[in-house]
Amino acid sequence: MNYHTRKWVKPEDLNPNQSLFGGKLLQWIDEEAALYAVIQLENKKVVTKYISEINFVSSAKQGDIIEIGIEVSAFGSTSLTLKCAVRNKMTHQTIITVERIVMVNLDEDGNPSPHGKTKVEFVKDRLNNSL
Ligand SMILES: CCCCCCCCCCCCCCCC(=O)SCCNC(=O)CCNC(=O)[C@H](O)C(C)(C)COP(=O)(O)OP(=O)(O)OC[C@H]1O[C@@H](n2cnc3c(N)ncnc32)[C@H](O)[C@@H]1OP(=O)(O)O
Repeated sequence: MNYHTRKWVKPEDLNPNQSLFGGKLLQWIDEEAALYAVIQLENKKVVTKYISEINFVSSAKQGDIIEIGIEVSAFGSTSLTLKCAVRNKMTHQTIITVERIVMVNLDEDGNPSPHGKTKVEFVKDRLNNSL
């Protein structure tokens, strides 16, 4: 699992229990998964198709730094299946896990389109290969 993104839990991110609002966390996860898929599939037209069971393991509070991890579970024909975990940056305590997030690659008309990818690629390698 690679943890790419850090977030700082601010007052506006809290629920009435003064812990991190679950909906805010899911928004951050969806955005992270979409960005990851856009970069991997090299296509800006990617949508979230399916999010599996979500396990809120522990909570975060104001001032906590959290980090969002994503890894690829599977490359499909038009889809990319991701796994996600969010943890406290300082303690590494798990906050949430999402087993499966299915992102679908779309064509210009918004229909599923084969992405042709089979393995994780790194931008630095793409740049080196294009030299
Ligand atoms: C200039 C601008 C710069 C911007 C540059 C930066 C961008 C930075 C992004 C920021 C953030 C963006 C935000 C995006 C993230 C949202 O929020 S997207 C919004 C929410 N999602 C939607 O609106 C999607 C609505 N659903 C749909 O439109 C249609 O269901 C879809 C996605 C087109 C798929 O249609 P479908 O008929 O189900 O298609 P189908 O061919 O049957 O299946 C397609 C694939 O999905 C899989 N699948 C279908 N159903 C399921 C299921 N229930 N479970 C698992 N897999 C399934 C299939 O197995 C298939 O995969 P492959 O076998 O081909 O690999």
